[in-house]
Amino acid sequence: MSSWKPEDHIPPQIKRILSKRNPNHVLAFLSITQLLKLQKRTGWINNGITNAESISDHMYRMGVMSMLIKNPNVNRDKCVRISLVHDIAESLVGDITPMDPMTKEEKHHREFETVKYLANELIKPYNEIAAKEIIEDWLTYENGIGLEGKYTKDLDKYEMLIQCFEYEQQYNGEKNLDQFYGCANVIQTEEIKQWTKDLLEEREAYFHELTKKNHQEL
Ligand SMILES: Nc1nc2c(ncn2[C@H]2C[C@H](O)[C@@H](COP(=O)(O)O)O2)c(=O)[nH]1
Ligand SMILES: [Mn+2]
Repeated sequence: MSSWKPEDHIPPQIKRILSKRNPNHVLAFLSITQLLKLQKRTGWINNGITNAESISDHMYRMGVMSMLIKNPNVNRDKCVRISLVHDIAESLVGDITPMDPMTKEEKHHREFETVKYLANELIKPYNEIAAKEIIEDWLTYENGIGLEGKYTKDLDKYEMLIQCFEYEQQYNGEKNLDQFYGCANVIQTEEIKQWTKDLLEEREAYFHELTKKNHQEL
């Protein structure tokens, strides 16, 4: 594993908070979460989306989606929590795409080190229970544990697909984002498979109408 350390990637203004005699750990942690609001998702930036969503935008809608789950066996509140922390390590690690050269092992190492740092160094001094829960929720997602792990993995992909379709419409079908739709095939739960099927039908109808309109204008 690399010698990559989360503390080496903390912005100076947050390091200043942590360097005080009695550091305000809550403020430092919440200031780090601001980086999720500022960082735009790499997959969209790489495809020239100018008003790309942030990492926290993505996690927010996943949280809202979690509330809609109908399967009574799923702990929806846990899915909301998992959604809100599943990409929290990207605050310091950055948003790595499947196209990036970084190995899955190195990505996991950096993200897990960051989650442990945030929980044990910044949250635990204020709330030990919250620190433990955040590590547990993150590992539930990372390892796809139980229904909540499986559902949130699916929602991660489904949220990206909705956003992708929204960008295709924003660019009037002129930007090719086909590559993102491959992830539809790895959605596992029946409920989110149905959501995805419905979305793909909407997308098919959109492009059918667009083609018809373009032909009429020829
Ligand atoms: N260019 C592509 N980028 C992709 C694809 N699948 C995911 N991504 C991007 C989306 C995010 O920016 C990042 C990872 O997202 P997480 O929610 O897993 O952190 O990778 C793809 O097929 N093509
Ligand atoms: Mn995600």
